[in-house]
Amino acid sequence: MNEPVRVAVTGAAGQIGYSLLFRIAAGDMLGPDQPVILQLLEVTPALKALSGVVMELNDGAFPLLHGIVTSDDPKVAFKDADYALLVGAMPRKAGMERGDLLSANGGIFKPQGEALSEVASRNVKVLVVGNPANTNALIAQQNAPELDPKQFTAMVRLDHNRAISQLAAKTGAPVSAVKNITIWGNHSSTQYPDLSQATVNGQKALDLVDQQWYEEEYIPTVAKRGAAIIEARGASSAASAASAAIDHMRDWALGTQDGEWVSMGIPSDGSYGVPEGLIYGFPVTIKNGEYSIVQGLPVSDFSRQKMDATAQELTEERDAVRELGLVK
Ligand SMILES: NC(=O)C1=CN([C@@H]2O[C@H](COP(=O)(O)OP(=O)(O)OC[C@H]3O[C@@H](n4cnc5c(N)ncnc54)[C@H](O)[C@@H]3O)[C@@H](O)[C@H]2O)C=CC1
Ligand SMILES: O=C([O-])CC(=O)C(=O)O
Repeated sequence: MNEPVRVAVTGAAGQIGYSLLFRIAAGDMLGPDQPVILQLLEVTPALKALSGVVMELNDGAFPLLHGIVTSDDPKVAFKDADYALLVGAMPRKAGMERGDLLSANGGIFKPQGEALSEVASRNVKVLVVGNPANTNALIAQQNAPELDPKQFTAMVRLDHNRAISQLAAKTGAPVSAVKNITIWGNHSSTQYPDLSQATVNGQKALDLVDQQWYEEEYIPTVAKRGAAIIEARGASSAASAASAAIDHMRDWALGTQDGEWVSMGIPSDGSYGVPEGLIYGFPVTIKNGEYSIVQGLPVSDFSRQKMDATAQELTEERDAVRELGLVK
């Protein structure tokens, strides 16, 4: 058994938290040999509700759960954290785009970036889930001068998982047969779920479906799935978002399978002509806790236009938070 690691989760009393914490405690994120100490951050009015969640975590009698800390102070919740899942933010309601949340949520991520920079483990791996996730990750990153910018990532894994599931359903294959889908860009309706390199049971996905379905049904279904969930459930995705957060962190910590990649929102190094510094969804492989962008994939004119459109939206979001003084 390894020494326990510290996992900070913000917004821990919220709906994603309610799914996420139990899966982390069960070992789904870091494996069956890795004990965890949960460090849970909430706003002061939600601490009572959080105390109820803590009671339930204790009642789960999870063997891997070695301790729980709760606080309304980021410097307490992030102290020595090895992993930080920044979930706490205002979710969108029917009729809103995720960008509408920029000013409401931007103010949360600056102090959290500062606190991570000050007190977290020097190797902390940060995942931003709270929307607009890419730009919130940028805000936290830009306010964490003592950490490596690569330590800040945003979640596009839910989109990636949705893209797998939709393709599996269309082709009648199990989800495990689908490989190498990429979500490029923003976790928003401009994202580009790219099937050009995807395979289903080793066959090229685009040989199995027609282009019209791909362009007119598949891409919008994946990109607008969050809104469809809000419409149906009356609340935004929670259990599937928690599951995607587990997948993102598990792969980052434990690595990807040989010959396969996953999608992560990471700081662009200029690869594929994406403006440097934007937190943008890329195909990545992961080894020894380090992610690398999959290089050398062909980019068609169709892909180029989609990849540029979502980069453009992220550039506009960055400009908007710059105006608010949240990033340089
Ligand atoms: N990247 C992705 O794929 C997805 C992102 N989301 C986003 O995740 C976020 C959380 O969603 P839910 O759990 O459904 O919302 P929720 O409203 O149920 O929970 C959010 C929690 O965050 C807390 N919170 C607010 N400000 C905080 C702060 N400064 N520090 C700590 N905690 C704070 C609130 O008190 C609340 O308990 C939303 O922004 C939502 O849009 C949701 C689904 C998918
Ligand atoms: O759509 C929303 O606002 C919640 C979310 O990010 C998603 O389900 O992808």
